[in-house]
Amino acid sequence: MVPTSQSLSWDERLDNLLKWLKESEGFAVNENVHLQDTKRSGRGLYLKSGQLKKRDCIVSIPGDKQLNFYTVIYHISRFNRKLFIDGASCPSSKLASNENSQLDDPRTEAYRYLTNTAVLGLSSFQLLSLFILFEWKILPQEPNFTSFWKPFFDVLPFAEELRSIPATWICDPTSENRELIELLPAASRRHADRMVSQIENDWQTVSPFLQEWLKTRKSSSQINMQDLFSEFVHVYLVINSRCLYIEIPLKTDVADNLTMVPFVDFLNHNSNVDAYCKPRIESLRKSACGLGSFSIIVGDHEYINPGEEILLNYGAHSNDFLLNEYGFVLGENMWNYIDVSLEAMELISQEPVKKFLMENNYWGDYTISHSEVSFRLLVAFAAVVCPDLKKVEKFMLGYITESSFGSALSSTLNEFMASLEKSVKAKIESLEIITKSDPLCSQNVLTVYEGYFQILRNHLGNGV
Ligand SMILES: C[S@@+](CC[C@H](N)C(=O)[O-])C[C@H]1O[C@@H](n2cnc3c(N)ncnc32)[C@H](O)[C@@H]1O
Repeated sequence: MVPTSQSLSWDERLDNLLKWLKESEGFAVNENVHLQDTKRSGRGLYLKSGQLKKRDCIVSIPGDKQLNFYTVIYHISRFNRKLFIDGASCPSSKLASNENSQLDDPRTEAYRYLTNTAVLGLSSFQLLSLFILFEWKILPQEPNFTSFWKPFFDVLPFAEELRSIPATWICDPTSENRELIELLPAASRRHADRMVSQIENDWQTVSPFLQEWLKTRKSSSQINMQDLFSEFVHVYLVINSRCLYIEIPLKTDVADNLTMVPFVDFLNHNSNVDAYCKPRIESLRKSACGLGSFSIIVGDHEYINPGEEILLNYGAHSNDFLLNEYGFVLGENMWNYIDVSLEAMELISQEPVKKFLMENNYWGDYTISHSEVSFRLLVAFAAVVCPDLKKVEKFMLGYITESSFGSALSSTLNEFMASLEKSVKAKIESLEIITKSDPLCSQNVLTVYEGYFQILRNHLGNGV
C-alpha cells in the first residue's frame, strides 16, 4: 500500500533509527555491539569487539521511543483533545499553539472518534494495531504527512518476512502455503486457528474506526477494507512477534502488558532460559511521555568472542509455539513436546473409563516430552489396562507408582508411541514431496515433526 522504506537502503534506515533514538535523553547502545543480518535468523545483535560482562547494559530505550498503550494515547491526544487520560495524554501546555495547523493535519480526522471511552475500551493490541495502521500504512498517503514513528516503522519486517507464520496462510486465501495448513501438527493447527480468531475479533473491533475515516475520503480513494485487512494482519503479526512485557498500569488484563521497543527487538531467541540477556525496566526513569526506560542487561553468559550473537530467551517455548507466534523453529529445542490428546482420547473407547477420567478431571491434555510421558497420560492408560478403577485412583493420589500396572501399561504406551511414530513418518514423507509451498515454510513444519520423531525415538529406543 505505502512504499515506506523500500526506497531507502538498510544502512540508511538503521542510521535514521539511531539518529532518532539519540534525540531522546537516556538512549544508549553498547559500543561493543553491532547489527548483522543472516539468512538463518534475519537481523540480530552481535559482539563487534571487546567483551560484555555480566550486568553490562547492551541497550537502553527511553519510554518516549517505545510504542505502547501510553505513548499511543499521548500521540493521539495531540490531535484529539477529547482524549484526556491523566498521566498518559499530552498536557495542554505542550500542544501546538496554532489551531489551524492542527485542523489541517490528517491525524485530526483519523483520531476524531478515539475519545476516552473508545480508547479505554480497546485492548493494548487493538489500540496499537489501529494506531500503527494509520501512522505506518494509511496516513503517509496524505500530503505532507510524516509520522513521528517513521524511523521505527522503516526497520520493521515486511509482510514477506513473516510468511512462515501459519496464521498468514489461513488469513490469505491466495497464499502459496495453503497446502501446509492440512499438514500442520494438530497442536500447531489449533494454535494457528486461535490466532486467526483473535486477529478477526480485533479486526471487528478496530475496523469501524477505519470505516468512519474512509467515509471522509474522496470516492476516488484507492483504499478498500480488504486491502486494509491484509495490512492489519501484517501489523498485527509485527506487534505479536516483537512485543515485550511491561506493566501497563491503565490496564488490568495481563495480555495488555506489552510494549514495542526499537533496537531491543533486533535480539533473537535462544531456548536457554537462564543464561542469556535479561530485560530491565526502570519505571522511575521517565520521559516526557510513556513508561520507564527498557534496557537489556548481560546475564550469566558473558561475551568474549567477536562475532558471537547476543541472545534473549523469549520464554520456554516448543517449536509448535515458536512457529505460530514468531515463524521460526529450532533444530534442537529442549522445550519441545507432543500434544497427544486427540490420539489418546480416540483410543479410549470404553465408556466407563472415559466417564471415570472425566469425573476425575483427567480427560484430555495429554503430552509427551523428551524426558517424560505426562502423568495425565499414564493415569489415562492405567485406567485403560486396569479394570480396578480404585487402584487407578490410588495411582492418581500418588499412593502407588506406574510399575504397579506392570507390562500391560508399558506395552500399551509402547504400541501407542509406535503408532504415533508411524503417522509422524507419514507426515514427514508427505512434506518431502509437496511442491507448491515456500521451502522455508515447509522446512519449518518438517522440523516440528522431526522434533516429535526425536521425542518418540527417545522413549521407544529406551523402552518405556
Ligand atoms: C524480535 S524479532 C528479532 C529480530 C529479527 N531477526 C529481525 O530480523 O528483525 C523476532 C523474529 O526474529 C526471528 N528469530 C528470532 N530468533 C530466531 C532464531 N533463534 N532462529 C531463527 N529466527 C529467529 C524470527 O523471525 C522472529 O519472528
